[in-house]
Amino acid sequence: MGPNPKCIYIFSGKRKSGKDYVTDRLYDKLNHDNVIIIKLSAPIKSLHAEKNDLDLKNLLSPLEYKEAHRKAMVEWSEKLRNEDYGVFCRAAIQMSKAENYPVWIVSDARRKTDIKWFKENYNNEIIKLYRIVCDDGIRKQRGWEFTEGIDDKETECGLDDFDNWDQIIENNSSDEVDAFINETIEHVYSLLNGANS
Ligand SMILES: Nc1ncnc2c1ncn2[C@@H]1O[C@H](COP(=O)(O)OP(=O)(O)OP(=O)(O)O)[C@@H](O)[C@H]1O
Repeated sequence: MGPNPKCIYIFSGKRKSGKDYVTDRLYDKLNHDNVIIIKLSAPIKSLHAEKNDLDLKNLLSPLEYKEAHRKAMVEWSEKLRNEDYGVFCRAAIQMSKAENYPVWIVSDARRKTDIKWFKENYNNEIIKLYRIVCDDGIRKQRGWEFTEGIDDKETECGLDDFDNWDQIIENNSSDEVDAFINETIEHVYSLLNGANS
C-alpha cells in the first residue's frame, strides 16, 4: 500500500442534513494539495451511462427515458454491489485520483457495507466516522420533502441504527459545525506536520 491516505473522514447523513455543506466547508478551509472529496455516488451515473444506457436512449421518449434510466441504473448498481460491495468505493477512489492526496473526505456513506469496505481496506486508526443530523423541520426548510421509495429505502436508512460514530454532528445551526471544522483542521495540521517531521 502507498503512503496515502493518512486520514479518511467518512460522513453520513440523511438528505438535506448538510453533508455537502459540511464537507465543502471543510474542504475550502484546507490546502487543496492535501485533501480530496470522494463521492461514492459519483461513479454510478458515469459507469452506468458508459456501459448500459445508450440503447435505452435511442429507444424511448425523453420522459420515458428518464424514469427507465433511473430504474435501470438502480437495478444495475444494486446487482453489481451485491456481487462486490466495494465496487463503487474503488471506482470513486480511482475517479478522484484520491491516492495522490493524504486526506480523504468521503462525503456520502449510505450503507453499512460502505463503512465495512473502508475498514477492511485501510488502517482503522486513520478512519473517522461522522454522522450529520438535524431536525426534520430544518431539513424541510432546506428543501427536503419526505418521498416514498427514497426516504424509506436503504440509501437513506441503511445507517440509522449504526452506533459506532466517532462523532454525531448536529447541524441545526452553524455553531456546532464551526467547532467541528476548526477541530478537524487542527487534526489535519497535526497529522500532516507530524508525518513530515
Ligand atoms: N448549517 C447550515 N447553515 C446554512 N445552510 C445550510 C446549513 N447546512 C446546510 N445548509 C443548506 O441546506 C441545503 C442542503 O444541504 P446539503 O446540500 O449540504 O445537504 P445534503 O445532506 O448534502 O443533501 P442531499 O443528500 O440531498 O444532497 C443546502 O442549500 C445547504 O447550503
